Amino acid sequence: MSDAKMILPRTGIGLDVHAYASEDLPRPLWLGGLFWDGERGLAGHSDGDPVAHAAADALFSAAGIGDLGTHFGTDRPEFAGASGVTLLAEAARIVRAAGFEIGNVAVQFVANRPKFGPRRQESQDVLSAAAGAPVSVTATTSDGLGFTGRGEGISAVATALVYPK
Ligand SMILES: Nc1ccn([C@@H]2O[C@H](COP(=O)(O)O)[C@@H](O)[C@H]2O)c(=O)n1
Ligand SMILES: C[C@@]1(CO)OP(=O)(O)OP(=O)(O)OC[C@H]1O
Repeated sequence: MSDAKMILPRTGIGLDVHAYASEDLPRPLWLGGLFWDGERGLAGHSDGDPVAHAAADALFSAAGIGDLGTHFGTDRPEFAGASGVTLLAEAARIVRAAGFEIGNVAVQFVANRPKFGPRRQESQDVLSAAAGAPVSVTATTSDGLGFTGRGEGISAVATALVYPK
């Protein structure tokens, strides 16, 4: 290695889980930055979008500046009902203000439904615009196993790559 300072990229990880809202207090489903008409919604202080939240958490993790709760705590009334897309855009702004540029974010969620494939591009376009960097989204079931298999909630995991500006 030369004397030149090596600028290393940094990876981050984010995991988010939201339970389905109770039948008594139905909510719309927001997932991957999209509204899913006719699907049962998820509980949460915000819109409960685990894909957008995992992506935001991975960005904070990569930058080493805390997590979702650090920046958007549930004690903050201004984030009640907040859109996951807005939170992701704000997370990207904070990460850039901390001195990083964003390489990419990859998210995978686990759910029996909705069937994601037909709307993947739409979701990726919305989330990439929010992050100002490529966001890819994949989906899987858990083959009927666990809380996602029983249809109790949706989980999402994300990785992010950032590099110093
Ligand atoms: N909510 C989902 C879940 C899965 N997919 C697509 O189906 C493929 C097969 O999923 P398995 O869990 O059965 O392996 C998966 O790779 C996705 O392409 C989906 O679109 N929406
Ligand atoms: C997004 C926030 C804030 O509105 O609330 P929730 O919608 O409950 O989501 P969660 O992923 O549990 O995490 C953290 C909070 O910061």
